[in-house]
Amino acid sequence: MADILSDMNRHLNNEQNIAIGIIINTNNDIFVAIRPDGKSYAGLFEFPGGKVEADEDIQDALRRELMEEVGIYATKIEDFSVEKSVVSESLCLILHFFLVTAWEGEPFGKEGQTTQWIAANTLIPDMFPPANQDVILKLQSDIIHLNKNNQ
Ligand SMILES: Nc1nc2c([nH]c(=O)n2[C@H]2C[C@H](O)[C@@H](COP(=O)(O)OP(=O)(O)OP(=O)(O)O)O2)c(=O)[nH]1
Ligand SMILES: [Mg+2]
Repeated sequence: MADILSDMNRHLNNEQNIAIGIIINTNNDIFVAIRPDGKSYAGLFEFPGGKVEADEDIQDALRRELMEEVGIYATKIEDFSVEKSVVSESLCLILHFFLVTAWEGEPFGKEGQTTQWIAANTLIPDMFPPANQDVILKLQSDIIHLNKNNQ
């Protein structure tokens, strides 16, 4: 019994935090990359980001990933949403999405990945991994409300 419980615990605890940056400019364009061959969700769009290391602060992880992957230093980061993605019985991703609204440098595909700025309201949720889909709908709805309030 104890063995079964400890086994269950190990599985339940197998969560991996992921820090993800939605880089948005003042025109409401979003910086996206295409996930390369050989990675999970290859060929789909992603927002830059990656795995949080043990004992690393999530926003520090985001700053590190953004520097490694797209060559920017993020200076303004806001919480946006947290999503769970169950990969298998023994792995669950906790995806921490942040808005990145100010940065130093100009983002580019530093690891050779294809990148693009896309108007937020034209992003197609189906072209991203499943965990991103609600995030994109929320982003688009927030932007519509923001624009209405500014009129
Ligand atoms: N970067 C990123 N990962 C995402 C998004 N949506 C989503 O489900 N994921 C998943 C895919 C991966 O299983 C996981 C972590 O992503 P990753 O492959 O970027 O991790 P990493 O940069 O640390 O890369 P690596 O060291 O494993 O090569 O999060 C997203 O928008 N951006
Ligand atoms: Mg990554």
